[in-house]
Formats: sequence, C-alpha cells, structure tokens
Amino acid sequence: MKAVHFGAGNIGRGFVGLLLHEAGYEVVFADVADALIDQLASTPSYDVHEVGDEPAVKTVDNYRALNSRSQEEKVIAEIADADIVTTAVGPNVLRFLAPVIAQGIARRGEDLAPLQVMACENAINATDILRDEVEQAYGGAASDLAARAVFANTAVDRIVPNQAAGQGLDVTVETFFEWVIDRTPFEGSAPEIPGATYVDDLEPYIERKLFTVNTGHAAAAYFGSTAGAEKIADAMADDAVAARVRAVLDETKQLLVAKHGFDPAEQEAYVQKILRRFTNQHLPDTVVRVGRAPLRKLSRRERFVGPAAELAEHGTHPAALLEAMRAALSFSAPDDPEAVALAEILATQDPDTATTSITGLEAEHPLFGAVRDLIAEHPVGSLAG
Ligand SMILES: NC(=O)c1ccc[n+]([C@@H]2O[C@H](COP(=O)([O-])OP(=O)(O)OC[C@H]3O[C@@H](n4cnc5c(N)ncnc54)[C@H](O)[C@@H]3O)[C@@H](O)[C@H]2O)c1
Ligand SMILES: O=P(O)(O)OC[C@@H](O)[C@@H](O)[C@H](O)[C@H](O)CO
Repeated sequence: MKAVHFGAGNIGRGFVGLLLHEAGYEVVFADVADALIDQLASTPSYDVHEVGDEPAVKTVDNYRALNSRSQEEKVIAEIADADIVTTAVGPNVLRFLAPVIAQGIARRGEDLAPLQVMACENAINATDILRDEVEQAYGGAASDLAARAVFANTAVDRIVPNQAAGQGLDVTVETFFEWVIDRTPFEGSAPEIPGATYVDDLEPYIERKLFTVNTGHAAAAYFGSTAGAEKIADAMADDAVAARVRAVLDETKQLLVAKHGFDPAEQEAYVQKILRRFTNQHLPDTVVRVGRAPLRKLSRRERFVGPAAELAEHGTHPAALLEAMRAALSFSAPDDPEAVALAEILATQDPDTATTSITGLEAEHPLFGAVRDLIAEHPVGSLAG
C-alpha cells in the first residue's frame, strides 16, 4: 500500500505520516522545501517524540521523499499507482497541488481502485476545496474523475509546534491526537487507519474542532501576545489570559451545543480537555506559530468570524469573541506576511472597507457594526502595534 503525502512539515511528519506508516503504508513525502526533502531522502527513519503525561517515542521508516517542484513528473507517476493522497500544506496552498494530483489521477490504470484523497488542513471541508481545484485542472469528464478518485473531508487534531533548530527530522508532538474522517464517500471501502475515526456526518466534528481547539488556541495566542507571552503554555499560565480564553470557549460552546446538539456536559469535558492541552509545558509552542496567518484566521468562515456571525444571527452578542478579534487585529509578527498585510490594511483602508476586506462580512450582517467598531480603533494613517 502506498500513500503520497504533500507537506512534510510539522503535522505531515508528526501526525499524518506517522499514522499512515503505522497503518502499513509506504509514505512518499512530497514537499517544496529543498533542504527538508534532501534530508528525508537521505535519512532512513525519524522519531516522533510524544510529550505529556504518557511520553513515548515512535519511529517512522519505510518512506521516500520527492521535491514536488523539481521532481513533479515523479510525483505524478507516484500518484498514478498510489492508494491514498493526503495533504498538510495549509488551506491556501491546496490550489497549487491540484494540477499535479489531477495529472496523477488521469494516468491511473483503469483496473486500479479509486485514489482516496484527504486534505488534512484546518479548514471547513478542505478536501472539497481541493476536489474543486482538481476538477478544474482535470482534463477529462467529471464522471471519469469521480470513477478514478474519492474525496473525503477530515478533521485532524494534534498540536505539533515548530521544531527546534538542530532537531533534524525528529518531531516533538503532544500525546493527544484525533483524526475524524467522513466515511460516506468511500461507499464501504474506507482505508483502514488505526487511530482514525469514521463518521457519517463530519460537519459537527470539524466545527467542534475548529471552533473549540482552534478558536481557543488562536485566542490564547492573541491575548497572550498582547500580554507579552512568547509561549502558549506561558500565556495560559496568566490567569487573565486563561479567563478570556475560557470566555471565548463559553460562547462557541453555546453555539455548538445549540447547532449540533452536543450534550452540554460532553462539550464542557471537551473544552476542559483542550484547555489542559494548551497548558502542556512540555510543548514548546509559541504565540507566533499559533497566531500565524491572522488574515486567514479572521476570514468569514474561520474560527472567530464564523461562530461570532452565527451567534449574532441568533441574537447573541459575542463579546468574548469580539475581544479575541480585537487582540488579533493588533497581532504583531514582523516575519508573518499576513500580520504585516493586516497592519497595512488597517493603516490604509477606512473602517468599512477594512471590515469587508478582512472579514468578508456583508455590510448588513448583524456582526458587521461591532467588528467595524474594533477596526475603527486603528485610525487610517496609524500602524497596528
Ligand atoms: N501543526 C499543527 O499543530 C497542526 C495540527 C492540525 C492541523 N494542522 C494543519 O496542517 C497544515 C500544515 O500545518 P503545519 O503546522 O504542518 O505547517 P508546516 O509549515 O510545518 O508544514 C507545511 C509544509 O507544507 C510545505 N509546502 C508548502 N507549499 C507546498 C507545496 N506547494 N507543495 C508541497 N508542499 C508544500 C512546506 O514546505 C511545509 O513543509 C495546516 O493546514 C495546519 O492548519 C496543523
Ligand atoms: O494551523 P493553524 O494556523 O490553522 O492554527 C494554528 C494552531 O491552532 C493549530 O496548528 C493547532 O496546533 C492544531 O490545529 C491542533 O490540532
């Protein structure tokens, strides 16, 4: 069994690659980072260090590595007879993978089972986004594509920080993980991946994950950054930050319970567990990594505006989520292109225009005015701190 996995970064090596390896797949890592691919190609194994209450070390071997830019033809050939394609590259990068995946699918022999494609990104229905791009790039008929490839949405959860320099290919991760996969597209032939959970309706799970883990995580990063913390665990050790994060998760809990019918006690236990994960002092995770790409995180269907908009539509003023958005608007990370672009938007666009360009909210939306007021705190001509 062979899997082609795009994105040999933190979650690629520390989670998806590991689980596919443990499921018995030979993993072909495809990435554009030259040094990383060279190192993977010349190293027979790497270790995943799980840190926390029950630490463990897992070794990943039986993999190969290709540069998906300079060795594109080889990647296409690998996809042509692979069983699975997975990605962990970031939602905005998926469109760049689509032409390669489409060509690989087009070259598959008629006798092969459909390629199983799963995007493992933090975004609602990331695999649908990838499928739409692959459809556009695919030369043949849509029915032909549907016969050759199956696309399933997933929700992946494991905190994998940026790795220390000098650590080589080894990855430090938390012990917790969850991989929830939509079973329905596979029509009875879902891949056997020990540790993965199959469900018939992914929406509640992906929303619960994104609007609890990622909303809370990003809130901790932005409140923590404002309070001067560098690490997420240190931010959460600040009682004022922890209380504000908790208030944010109270609001998303209200939405998730009302919308998806989660049992309130079960959701509360989920929240508690996640808050504990954020305090893991063994995990060297930073506010800069977790707060990365603030424009993506402040966009319409994402972890802040998504739940806040739905609460506002149902008459609830999402005060804590708005506080988190206020902190996000001031997020300063000079090496993060989106943080720089956000500051530029705030410094150059009037509040109405900036509200639309940052959040995608419609001017008549009940949340628009409250977000506009936050944005108006950054007068045109100033640069966000
Ligand atoms: N790190 C986590 O805790 C975590 C957990 C769950 C989900 N995720 C999601 O997984 C995805 C990846 O996150 P990460 O933390 O591993 O990031 P990362 O930056 O560590 O890894 C991304 C990798 O993708 C590669 N890449 C970029 N463009 C590419 C391209 N065109 N083709 C092939 N490879 C390309 C990069 O070189 C990098 O190695 C994101 O969507 C993230 O939200 C991350
Ligand atoms: O990857 P992002 O930028 O969408 O979000 C940053 C973190 O919140 C995220 O990577 C978490 O560590 C992960 O989603 C945990 O499962």
